[in-house]
Amino acid sequence: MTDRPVLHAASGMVRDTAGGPAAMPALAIRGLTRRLGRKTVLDHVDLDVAPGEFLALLGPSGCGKTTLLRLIAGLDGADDGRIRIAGRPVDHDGRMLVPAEARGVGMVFQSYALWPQMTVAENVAFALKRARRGPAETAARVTAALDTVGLAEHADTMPDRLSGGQRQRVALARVLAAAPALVLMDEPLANLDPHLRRGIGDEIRRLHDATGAATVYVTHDQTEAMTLADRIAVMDQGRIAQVAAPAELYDQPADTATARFVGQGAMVSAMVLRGETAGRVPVRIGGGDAVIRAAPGTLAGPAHVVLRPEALVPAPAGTTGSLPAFVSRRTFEGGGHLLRLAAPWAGEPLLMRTGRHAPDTGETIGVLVRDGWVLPRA
Ligand SMILES: Nc1ncnc2c1ncn2[C@@H]1O[C@H](COP(=O)(O)OP(=O)(O)OP(=O)(O)O)[C@@H](O)[C@H]1O
Repeated sequence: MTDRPVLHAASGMVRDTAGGPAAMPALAIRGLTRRLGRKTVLDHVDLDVAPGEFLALLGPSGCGKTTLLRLIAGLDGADDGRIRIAGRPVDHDGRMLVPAEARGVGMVFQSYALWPQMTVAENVAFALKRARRGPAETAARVTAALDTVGLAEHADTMPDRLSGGQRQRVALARVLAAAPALVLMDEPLANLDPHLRRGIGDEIRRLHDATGAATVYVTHDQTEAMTLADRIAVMDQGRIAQVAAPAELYDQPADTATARFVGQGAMVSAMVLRGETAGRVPVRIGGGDAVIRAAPGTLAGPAHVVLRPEALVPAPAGTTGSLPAFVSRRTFEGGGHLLRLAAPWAGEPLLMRTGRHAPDTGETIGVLVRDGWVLPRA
């Protein structure tokens, strides 16, 4: 057992571990709506972030991620709905109650947002001085923060002398030194070289774990969200489509948009033959029968099924229920191959993972469905 509050994955609301009254979330959003021009950019967004949680906001370009982050930070106000930070109402039914600088929120941007005329140490100290911290405390915090991100020897360097990765570390040190209870990050790895991204990403997660602050991390990169976050909120056209832990999102997407945005695979038409029992249903896909996963209450009838690359296995010749598939492409992936398969029964290209010895492009093979997920909302 843990004392940490847990989040009810489907709703995104905080419950405590005993199922009792909710612990106070670091961030609570209800019915948040923002219209820009004639467009509803955020449409009744509900979201909770638990103290110490790392939540990724994931979605395609233009779905409203940055707008939501700006509202939380206080850089913009909502048209409707409510935001509470650590229980304190900051934006309430169209009124900004607390300005950005008084929200106790730290921000890390894609563009680093450092003051070019200040040294690294001055950049890190800036917010502390504005918060009227004493000189001794400010100096100690700046030194500790720069030490933590490995930039102690660059305290007197100007930002334009630093690499992109080092600049983003300064931005992280600035947040560390201010020690806010809530950290907002807007695509902090987007401007970095691919080889740096993993390292800085790991560092962001390490610092998050060390400080205990809650983090909301905006990205359109599913791998980043999967590797860094405790939970992922998938956004689609101004709405939260699903909030869940990475593995749950991959295994049990709520709808087609989420299934396509997170992970690879195909959406295939199927017939559910009998209602759900113990999380499974018998289905007919193509001419073959399989038993796959389904949400509680799934009924018999036509359905859409998600088949991830792990869901298909090659069928030895003559296996009952084997379905024909044509290998249209074979890609070497280090440990094995990823096959792209064309099959009349599937309606769209399928993917299948194999070992080192894989059928060649142009071969027709037999496959079995050994796993899958019935989409609750097609
Ligand atoms: N000032 C504005 N007036 C009208 N529409 C706007 C304005 N600012 C943003 N939008 C629209 O709001 C939508 C959401 O924008 P937002 O920047 O929040 O998306 P995003 O998910 O962060 O995208 P990206 O990943 O590309 O940054 C977009 O369709 C955008 O065109």
